[in-house]
Amino acid sequence: SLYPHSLRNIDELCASIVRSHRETSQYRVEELPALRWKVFGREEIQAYQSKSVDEMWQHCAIRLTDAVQYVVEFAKHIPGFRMLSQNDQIALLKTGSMEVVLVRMSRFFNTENSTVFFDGKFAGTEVFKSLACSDLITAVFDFAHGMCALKLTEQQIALFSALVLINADRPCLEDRGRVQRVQRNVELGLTHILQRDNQESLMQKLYQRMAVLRSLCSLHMEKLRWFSQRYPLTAHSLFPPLYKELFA
Ligand SMILES: CNC(=O)[C@@H]1CCCN1C(=O)c1ccc(Cl)c(COc2cccc3c(C(F)(F)F)cc(C)nc23)c1Cl
Repeated sequence: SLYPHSLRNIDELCASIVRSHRETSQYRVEELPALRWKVFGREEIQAYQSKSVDEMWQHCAIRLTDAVQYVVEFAKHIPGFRMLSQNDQIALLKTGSMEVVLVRMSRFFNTENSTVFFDGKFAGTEVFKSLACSDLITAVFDFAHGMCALKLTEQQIALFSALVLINADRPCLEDRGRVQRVQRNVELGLTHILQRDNQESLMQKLYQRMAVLRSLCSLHMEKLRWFSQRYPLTAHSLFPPLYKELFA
């Protein structure tokens, strides 16, 4: 009958998304326990805090662009993503890639001392002072805390990341119907994984996290606009091209 057929598909769908998540994770979560307590010393923090605003923004933009490129690779292996039109693929990545970067970032967050993996060590919010956007950084840290509280497995994070990306409600999609079909399959995959883990109650919490992500990323875009108006040279010449393509 239909069911075993779709189940086999759902299992394959989950397996390919989990594999792609693992293969496109910049850092391996297994390496983290060893790194957890490598925090920046006072002099190193001073060095970050004495950077100029545009220097620190450029420093972060390079890392964020790097992270976004891994998310682009992840997206390409989500079953059905490559069947979408080029424009729809870009539209989904334009709005969703930073959200997936945030979801992935929360895996490298130490809730015990509120530090995040940055430049090879764990950094507290004070390291990002010279960005002159403490509200953004506070929001990024708060989001990471919220994600850690859910104690998601890597498989759940993989399916959740795919669902964050494949969102048929995104603006300016050419073929919303096709994106909806891909999204529904990913939703089935996430539900399947949560049922298997006996954690269906997480679904509601994950949808709430997605709403927080959307508001957080509109704050990002606002900050990005503020920064590129205030430092047009850096934003337009130094930011890596992909960054401009996706966020300009
Ligand atoms: C484990 N580390 C990581 O996951 C991140 C991504 C990969 C590398 N990386 C970091 O080094 C990192 C870790 C934590 C923080 Cl807080 C930052 C700095 O974050 C930002 C500084 C400026 C702008 C940021 C913007 C804005 F506004 F551009 F959209 C948006 C996001 C989300 N983060 C910004 C960075 Cl760049």
